[in-house]
Amino acid sequence: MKVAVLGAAGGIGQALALLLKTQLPAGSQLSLYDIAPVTPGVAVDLSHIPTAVEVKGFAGEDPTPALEGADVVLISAGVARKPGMDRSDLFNINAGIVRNLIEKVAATCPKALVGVITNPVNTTVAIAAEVLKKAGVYDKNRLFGVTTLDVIRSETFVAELKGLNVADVNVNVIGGHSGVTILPLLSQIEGVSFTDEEVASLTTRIQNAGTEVVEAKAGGGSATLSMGQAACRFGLSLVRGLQGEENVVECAYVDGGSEHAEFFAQPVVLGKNGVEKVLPYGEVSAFEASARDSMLDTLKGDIKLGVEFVK
Ligand SMILES: NC(=O)c1ccc[n+]([C@@H]2O[C@H](COP(=O)([O-])OP(=O)(O)OC[C@H]3O[C@@H](n4cnc5c(N)ncnc54)[C@H](O)[C@@H]3O)[C@@H](O)[C@H]2O)c1
Ligand SMILES: O=C(O)C[C@H](O)C(=O)O
Repeated sequence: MKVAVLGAAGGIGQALALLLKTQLPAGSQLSLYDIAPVTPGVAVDLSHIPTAVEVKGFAGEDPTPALEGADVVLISAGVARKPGMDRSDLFNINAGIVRNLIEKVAATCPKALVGVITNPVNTTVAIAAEVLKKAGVYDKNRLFGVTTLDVIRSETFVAELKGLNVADVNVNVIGGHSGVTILPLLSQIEGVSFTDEEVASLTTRIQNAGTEVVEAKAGGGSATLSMGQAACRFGLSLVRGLQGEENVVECAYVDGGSEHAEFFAQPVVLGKNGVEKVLPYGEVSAFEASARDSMLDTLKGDIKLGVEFVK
């Protein structure tokens, strides 16, 4: 199994690479790429950790050598937010970065499962899809916007609020990955009840959790360590699905035939070809139904921006 990380010298990339080096199945290859010249050094550094995962690092303008034979590609290349910025403010720089990297994916490893972390995810995934379509290699089951950070945040915050063991808390988060498009389905959590005030404040906290980190880092970037963990969880789930494990379920932002939007985050079963099945997200409360319906204009606008960028 070969996993490539693009943006591997960055805050997320290095945390993710460390976790993958220690958690990928024995015999895997980890391929690290970034424009930063330090990247081969990051790989040498990681290669001294005694696990049966081979690490190689590549720097420079062309990611092709890092992508050859990749089964999974995780993309965190791009710029991160500073206080006062919205994720959509990253579009001008990150749209072109994602487009260029996906062109190389299309040419080099078109069958790879691709997880896009780079913001604004609602838009960069649409860009990736259009580039893959243009290249004639689009398979909607192989492209994912990584929204796992919203899931692990929801699980953490719910466990803290209710005094639960976080390992027992599972939360589906649907929609997209920014502001009001992030919708945790708190009403579905088994054995937990919330007051209306708790639902409103917890939902807002989960939607603004990225900003919470951006402000706390005071100009030093956005979430990197929690995102490294989230991306590792998602990447390992892709690998487990590819290896034929059954019932691997994650929420992800996919082109899954949603009635709501062309791309929509919801639970999916992962398998040997990526998305094996898109699962219904189940019953929602009146609060959640209203939040879902009122996010759709924003989400569809974000998607349209990505489609138009490539066309
Ligand atoms: N999906 C999510 O939940 C989520 C969570 C956190 C951050 N993010 C996003 O992830 C992205 C990366 O965040 P970070 O904190 O790691 O940023 P960072 O600045 O620490 O790292 C980004 C890396 O990308 C590299 N890079 C830039 N252009 C490149 C290119 N063309 N090819 C290869 N590498 C390139 C840079 O050299 C740098 O090492 C940001 O867009 C951020 O908003 C997404
Ligand atoms: O908030 C950001 O800009 C980064 C990321 O999307 C997050 O949710 O932490």
